[in-house]
Amino acid sequence: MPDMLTLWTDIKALFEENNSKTAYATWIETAKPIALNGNKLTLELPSPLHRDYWTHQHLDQQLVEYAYQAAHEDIQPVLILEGERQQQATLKAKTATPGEKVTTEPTPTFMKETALNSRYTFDTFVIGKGNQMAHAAALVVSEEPGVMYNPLFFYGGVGLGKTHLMHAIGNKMLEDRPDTKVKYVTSEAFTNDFINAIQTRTQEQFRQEYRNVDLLLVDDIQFFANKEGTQEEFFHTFNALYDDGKQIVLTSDRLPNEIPKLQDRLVSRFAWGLSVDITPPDLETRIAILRNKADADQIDIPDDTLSYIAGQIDSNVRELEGALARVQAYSQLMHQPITTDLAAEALKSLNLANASDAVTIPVIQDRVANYFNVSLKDLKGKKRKKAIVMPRQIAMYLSRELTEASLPRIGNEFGGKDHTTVIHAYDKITEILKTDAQLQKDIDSLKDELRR
Ligand SMILES: Nc1ncnc2c1ncn2[C@@H]1O[C@H](COP(=O)(O)OP(=O)(O)OP(=O)(O)O)[C@@H](O)[C@H]1O
Repeated sequence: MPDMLTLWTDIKALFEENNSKTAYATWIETAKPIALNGNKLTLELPSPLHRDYWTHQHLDQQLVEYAYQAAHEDIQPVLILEGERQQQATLKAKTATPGEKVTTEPTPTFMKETALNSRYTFDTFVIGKGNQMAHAAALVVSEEPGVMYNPLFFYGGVGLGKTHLMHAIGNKMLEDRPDTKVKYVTSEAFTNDFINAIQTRTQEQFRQEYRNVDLLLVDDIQFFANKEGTQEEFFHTFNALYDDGKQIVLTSDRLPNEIPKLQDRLVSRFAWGLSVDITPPDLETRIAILRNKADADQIDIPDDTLSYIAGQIDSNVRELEGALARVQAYSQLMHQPITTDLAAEALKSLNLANASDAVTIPVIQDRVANYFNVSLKDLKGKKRKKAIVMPRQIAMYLSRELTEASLPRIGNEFGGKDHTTVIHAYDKITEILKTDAQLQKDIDSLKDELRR
């Protein structure tokens, strides 16, 4: 990403080329670049009339094209007026530590709404084998925050209810004690707030906002990987809250010690409390989740149709909910009640769409085995010979890169290996790829072959 002024100069040149002199002078030269924050370029315009013109005449869309032309970046313009400037934090294109990027819009004050989703409660959470323990721990924490399990750490694949449980704790605490201070952030939002605080010299305010809460919920902390400055700050936030007996709840797609470059002192602190994993729901739980959702959304759907859908989608709950929504939309579109036949029809196009362009794990295994001349049995087996281990790790890497499969599922397809083995393989290949030209070639040609 070029710096803001270079980018703006390049964009302006393209506007100049493609507009009359007067138009350019009136609309473009009067715009002032204020901040480049992640991919958001904030422009200050002199009057509401200017802003109307920009949007009605699609100058903002032109800007997106020109930015792409000039810098190959997907820039999103944010148009503000002169008076609004004070409310926006003035940002310099500076980062906290190398490699850390601001990815969302700056927030001059850090304490946003608690932003808890009111739908994510204990009442709407269906308990099954894979999440039973996580649910129980969440309930305990919501009733006695800061006492039993601190921090509480949920880990597991995508869309399995980690965020839901986390919000449920917050919602319950607020219900029981409305004056409780709850803060929910994703690890990325934490990072952004922190960088913003440095840039606007409001670190003290940042600390106050984060350390003055009764419950801090930080989602997806795997994105703290490699972010040293943020980790340092989070370490202090954690200590301050912990020492005060305040509850901390964290989620991640993997265990702390599997997060690359997560400081040891954080890893060990996260282990002070309780870590619980959430695994994919079994069929009964999936049916119960669908029944709950259908009732909540007042969707009229027979039990056998729910079982059918639950049988089709076994990876994660988000996809399960997506399938139900799809069936409902299809029934509305066709003006027909929901039946199993209709559900099959609605999901068929989904499966077809997937089948035609998606690569599957067995196909990847087959091609990789061929490519490296090892047997499929060995590829999925346990032999530790280098000539087999490497292709196996490459196949796992490609499965993660090219399919939507969850880590546990990939592990499962490789002879029932643990998801941590898949993470290890993925990280290892990623690391070697940085320096090994031959491996890069191998992976590229495998990818080409698989996409054909
Ligand atoms: N046991 C459950 N009962 C009811 N709904 C569930 C359950 N598990 C997950 N869901 C729903 O599935 C969707 C995805 O869950 P959620 O966002 O909590 O997943 P996640 O584990 O945090 O995933 P990610 O890692 O992608 O953030 C949400 O709409 C959530 O309400």
